Amino acid sequence: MVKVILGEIFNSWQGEGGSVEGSAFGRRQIFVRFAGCDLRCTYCDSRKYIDPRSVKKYRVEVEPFSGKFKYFNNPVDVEEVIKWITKLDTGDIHSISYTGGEPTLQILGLASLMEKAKELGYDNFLETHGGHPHLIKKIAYLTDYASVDIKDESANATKDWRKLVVNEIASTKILKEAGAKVYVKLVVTRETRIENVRWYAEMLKGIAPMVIQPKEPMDMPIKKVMDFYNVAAKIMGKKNVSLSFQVHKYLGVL
Ligand SMILES: C[S@@+](CC[C@H](N)C(=O)[O-])C[C@H]1O[C@@H](n2cnc3c(N)ncnc32)[C@H](O)[C@@H]1O
Ligand SMILES: Nc1nc2[nH]cc(C(=O)O)c2c(=O)[nH]1
Ligand code: SF4
Ligand SMILES: [Mg+2]
Repeated sequence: MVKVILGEIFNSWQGEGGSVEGSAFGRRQIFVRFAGCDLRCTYCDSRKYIDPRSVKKYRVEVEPFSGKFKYFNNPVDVEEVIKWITKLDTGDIHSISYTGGEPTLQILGLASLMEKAKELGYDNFLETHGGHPHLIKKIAYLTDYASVDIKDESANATKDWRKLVVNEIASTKILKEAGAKVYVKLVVTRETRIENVRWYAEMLKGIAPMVIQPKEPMDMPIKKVMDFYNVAAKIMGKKNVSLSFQVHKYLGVL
């Protein structure tokens, strides 16, 4: 039996992704948040799940939007996770979102979950930092939608950030070639440099659309965000860029 280490499972709606092709913004989803991540983005809002050894229990929001949780021991059988997915299904679920932490780091469990979800008729939405194309290759065929982060220099996610970006673009290509509806998400901060946005856009041109998502809590002028938008749209095409905000945070839901 394959086991996974999770942070939480909940039923909400996709609060990110803007309006580009492949976005599930505003769609109802069941989120499976994996524990563990090998990057350390300065802005990470899921930091408490980042070290899997410290995540002894996972939580389930049994009543959507209630903020009330039940806690269970990690690791958990994939079968048990599937049981939670079917239990949390409100009959209006667009897709299952696999997020984290970084879901691809538990690739066997992720693949098993995605397979079983597909057998049950669900579409699979992958939320990934895309840093490991060799792992993406193992689940690309099971992925219907994917949001691949482009980690800006200012995320300070890892030492060799340029190599990470190149890997993220390789992952995006793999997912696209496997038939997934894929977009990239660039989280921008007040330290984001416009010449870097130009570099990302040049590499992504013709591969996938991009959403530009200000780091939350927002501490940069919207004018700066729109300058990034302008540069990206002029390079990637006017229909291939969108803003994205973490709207669920404004509504105080998971
Ligand atoms: C927590 S991450 C988990 C998935 C994967 N590890 C990744 O980074 O893409 C989910 C999404 O939330 C975004 N995110 C995390 N913290 C954020 C923040 N403070 N402001 C805006 N976006 C944030 C990430 O960039 C990513 O797109
Ligand atoms: N509502 C909601 N939408 C989301 N989109 C991406 C999320 C994530 O943490 O992966 C997320 C999340 O945590 N909640
Ligand atoms: S890759 Fe995702 S989970 Fe990992 S630190 Fe960055 S935002 Fe957080
Ligand atoms: Mg989140």
